[in-house]
Amino acid sequence: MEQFLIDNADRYKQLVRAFKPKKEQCTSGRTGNPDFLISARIRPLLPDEVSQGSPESVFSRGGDTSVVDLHELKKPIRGLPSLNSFSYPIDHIFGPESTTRQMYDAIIKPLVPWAWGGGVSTVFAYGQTGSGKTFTVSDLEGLVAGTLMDGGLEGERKLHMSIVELAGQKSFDLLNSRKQISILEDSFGNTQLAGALEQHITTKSSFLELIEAAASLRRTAPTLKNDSSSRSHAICRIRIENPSIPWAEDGLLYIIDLAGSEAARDKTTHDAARMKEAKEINTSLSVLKDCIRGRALLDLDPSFGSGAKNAYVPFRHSTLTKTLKHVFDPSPTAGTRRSCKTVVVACVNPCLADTSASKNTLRYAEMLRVVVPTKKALSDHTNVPVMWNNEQLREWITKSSGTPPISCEVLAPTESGAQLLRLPIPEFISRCLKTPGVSLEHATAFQSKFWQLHIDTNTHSRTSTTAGNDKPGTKVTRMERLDSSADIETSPEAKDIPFKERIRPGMVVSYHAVGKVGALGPKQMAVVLSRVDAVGERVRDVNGAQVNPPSGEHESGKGERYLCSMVLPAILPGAYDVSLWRQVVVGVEEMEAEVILEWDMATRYHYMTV
Ligand SMILES: Nc1ncnc2c1ncn2[C@@H]1O[C@H](COP(=O)(O)OP(=O)(O)OP(=O)(O)O)[C@@H](O)[C@H]1O
Repeated sequence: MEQFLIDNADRYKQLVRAFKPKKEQCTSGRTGNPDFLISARIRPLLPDEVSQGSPESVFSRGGDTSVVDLHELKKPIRGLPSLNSFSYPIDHIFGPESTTRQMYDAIIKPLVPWAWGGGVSTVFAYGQTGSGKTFTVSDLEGLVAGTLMDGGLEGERKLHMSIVELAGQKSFDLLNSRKQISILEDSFGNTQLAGALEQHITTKSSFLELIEAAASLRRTAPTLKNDSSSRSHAICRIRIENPSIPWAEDGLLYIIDLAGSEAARDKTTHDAARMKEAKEINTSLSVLKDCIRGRALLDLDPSFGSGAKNAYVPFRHSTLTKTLKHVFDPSPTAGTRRSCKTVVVACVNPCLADTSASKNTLRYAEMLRVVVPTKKALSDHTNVPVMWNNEQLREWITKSSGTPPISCEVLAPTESGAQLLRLPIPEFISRCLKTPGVSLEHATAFQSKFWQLHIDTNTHSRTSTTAGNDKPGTKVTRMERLDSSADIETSPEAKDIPFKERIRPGMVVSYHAVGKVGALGPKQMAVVLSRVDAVGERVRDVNGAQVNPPSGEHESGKGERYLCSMVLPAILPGAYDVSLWRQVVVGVEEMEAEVILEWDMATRYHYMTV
C-alpha cells in the first residue's frame, strides 16, 4: 500500500465513520427489472491485507437503501487529507459477512427452476483480479449442482454440460483438452459452438468433476500467464432437455466467469500483448453492457414491440455476446425471444489501495441497471393480454381454455398477462398438464391461442423480421431475409452452381440416410454445421457414435462428411423445428437437395418454401 495511505490510515477510518451521505447520494429509490438483477459482493479483507494495515474502502450503506459507498483519501495541496466519496445504486448488495449460500438463496436459486422449465438463466460474475470471482463462481456452481441434482425439481430432465473459454478472438473447449473450437452462426441465426464437446450429466458428483476438470485446465494452461483465469471468459452451459415435451426448446443455464479488469498495482508489468488483451476484454465487456441493457429494455416494454424499437442489442459485436445469443436475441417476434432471467454479480475488493479498479467495477454495475418505468393503468385493455392483471388473466383462462377448463390456480396463481407471456413455453405447458384431463395437444393448442391473441393485438406495431436481425423494426422482403440469414451471402450466380459444390455452414439439405436409419425413416433434413474434420475425436453424434473417428473407421461411399443438426417435423402439420443439439454426420453423396426453410412468427416454426 502507498506510504501516504499507510500514514493516514487512522484519519481515513475516522472520516469514514463520520461520513454522512449528501442528499443526492442518499437515494437508491429506483427499482431494477426483476428479471435482470444487478448485485455486488464485497469480499472481506484477506489476512495479508489486514496485516499490511489496509483499511476497507467499500461499504454497503444498509438500512432501507440499496447503495454501495466507496471512499478514497484525497491528497491535499495543503492541510489535512479529506474524503472523496462515491455512491452506486445496486439491486442487491452482499457485504463481507454474507456467505455464498445467502447470496444464492436470495438471488440465484430462482434461476435454476426457470431453466428447468425451459427458460434461459444466466449468472455473470466479474470484477478485478483477486476480487473473489472464482471463489463466488465455484461456490455457486456447487449450489446449482445441488438444486439441479437433489431431486427437488419437478419432472424428468436430461442434462448436458459444455464449458468453453474465450480468450481474445480464440475459443477453447475446457471439456476436451482445450481443443480450439469455432463460434459460428447458422442460417437461422443460432449460435453453434462448433466442435465443442457436450457431456451428459446424471449425478451431482459428475457435475462437479467436470467443473473441476475444466477449472484445472484453465489454471494450468501452459501458454497463459499465472492469472490466466482473469484474462479470459469462461462459460459453463447446462442444457436441460425435457423429454415429456419433445418439441420444446431446451432450457439453458449459463454460469459465466468474466475476465476482469486488473488491480492498479499489477499494471506496471504490461507489455504490448497484454495491452492488446486488456483492450479486447474492455471491448467485450462494453458490448456485453450494451447487450444486457438493450435486452433489459426490450423486456420492459409492455407490448414487446413498440418501445423496443429504440433498443439495440449488438450481440454480434463480440465473441462473448455472440456465444450468448440465446440470452440477448433481440428479435421483436415475441415467440422467438427466449424467456430470460439474468443476474450479474460484481465482485469487489474492499482494499483502499484498489479503489480505482473497484470504482470501475461498481460504475459498470450501475450502468447495467435499467430503471423500470411507472406502470400504466390496466383497466381499459380488455383484449390485450400483455396489459392484463392477474384477475383479468384468470377470467380469460377460465373462459377460453376449452374443456376441461385449465386451472388458473395452477397456470397463473399470481402472474399478470405480461408475466405469463414471459414464462418459458415448456413451463406453461407443464402447468396446463397438471389440470386433470388436459392432454398435451390441448395444452399446446391453448398456449398457441394465448400467443396468437397476443400477436394479433400487437400486429399494428410489428414489422416482419427474421431471427438473427440485429435491429428490430426493419422491414425486409422475404428474399432479403433469406439471403441475409447466412454468414456467407448467396450471390445470384451461386444458384447455377450445383448445391453439392457450394455446401456451407448454415445450408439446409434434404438427404437420404445410408445405413443406420432412425425412427424418422431414411428421408430427412439437416442444417450443415461444419466438416467433420473440424471437430475433435471425442465429439459424438445423436446415436453416440464418434463424429470424427481415426481415419478409415467411418463408412465409405458417403463422400465428404459434414456434421449437421437435425431438422425435425414439429407438432403442427408441415412445420419443422431445428434441433440444434441432435447432431448427425451426413455425407455429400447422401444429400439430395438444398432446402429453403422460412420462419413463421405466428406459429414459431419453420416451413419449407422450395
Ligand atoms: N467472500 C469471500 N470470503 C473469504 N475469502 C474470499 C472471499 N472472496 C474471495 N476470497 C479470497 O480472496 C482471494 C482471491 O479470490 P479469487 O481467487 O476468487 O479472486 P478472482 O477474482 O477470481 O481472481 P482472479 O481473477 O485473479 O482469478 C482468494 O484467496 C479467495 O479465497
